[in-house]
Amino acid sequence: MIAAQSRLVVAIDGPSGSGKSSVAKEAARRLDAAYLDTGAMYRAVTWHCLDAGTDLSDAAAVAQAVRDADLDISTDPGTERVLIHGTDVTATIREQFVSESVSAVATNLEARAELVRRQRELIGEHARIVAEGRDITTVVAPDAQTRILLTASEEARMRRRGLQLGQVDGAALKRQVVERDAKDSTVSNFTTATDGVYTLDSSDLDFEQTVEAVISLVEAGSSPLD
Ligand SMILES: Nc1ncnc2c1ncn2[C@@H]1O[C@H](COP(=O)(O)OP(=O)(O)O)[C@@H](O)[C@H]1O
Ligand SMILES: Nc1ccn([C@H]2C[C@H](O)[C@@H](COP(=O)(O)OP(=O)(O)O)O2)c(=O)n1
Repeated sequence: MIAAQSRLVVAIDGPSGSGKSSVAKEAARRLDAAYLDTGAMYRAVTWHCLDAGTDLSDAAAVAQAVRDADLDISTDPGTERVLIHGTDVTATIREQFVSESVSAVATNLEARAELVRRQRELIGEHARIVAEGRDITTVVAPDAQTRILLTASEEARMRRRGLQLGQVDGAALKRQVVERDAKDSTVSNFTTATDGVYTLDSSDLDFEQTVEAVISLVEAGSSPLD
């Protein structure tokens, strides 16, 4: 068992639909830890740019809008809440218009630098935290005790996302999963595990088995090199 008081940072990366958010959130609950959804931060600042009428092809304007964004995200795994300048955007940032624009912001290197800085700050505020995204194991928290690359086959990821979203046509689903990953891959490596990162393939695991596998990795120790 893990002592409830010890310092713990768990970093989880992976492609769209691999199960990062749902699995990391449940693992955080069971580990009595905070939870940071960094994808929600990228989504929130994207909403902010769209709301402010920022031209997403203007890299300098996007970077400035991100630096100016007053972003407040809950790190309680039991409370999903994201505020931008006091506006609750928790549900809106999951909508298709945000999903289809988010890579334009996530591939902006200055915007990334700003969000990485804020993510490190949030992680530092908690004694125990599970953080998930695309660059947590490599850039945001490479010193985390447990680093996991959560993968699943493209087929499994498309199926899961389709079930989650309900009525979405095949082309839109492909844009949201495969094409978005291709764009996001240009700035982060979330397809191959770097040294010290466990690869957990969830293609043939159900949700509960995947959560249990994450908890086992955390309990087993710090890195596959130990
Ligand atoms: N191992 C799994 N087996 C089956 N479904 C899963 C599994 N892991 C997650 N899911 C489901 O797949 C969907 C996508 O998961 P999500 O956590 O949103 O992925 P990501 O954050 O990587 O995009 C959710 O509905 C989730 O409940
Ligand atoms: N650490 C992160 C987290 C997310 N992103 C990008 C990649 C995605 O296109 C968006 C949204 O991430 P999110 O995890 O919500 O994506 P999913 O829809 O769950 O696949 O942000 C990133 O570049 N770096």
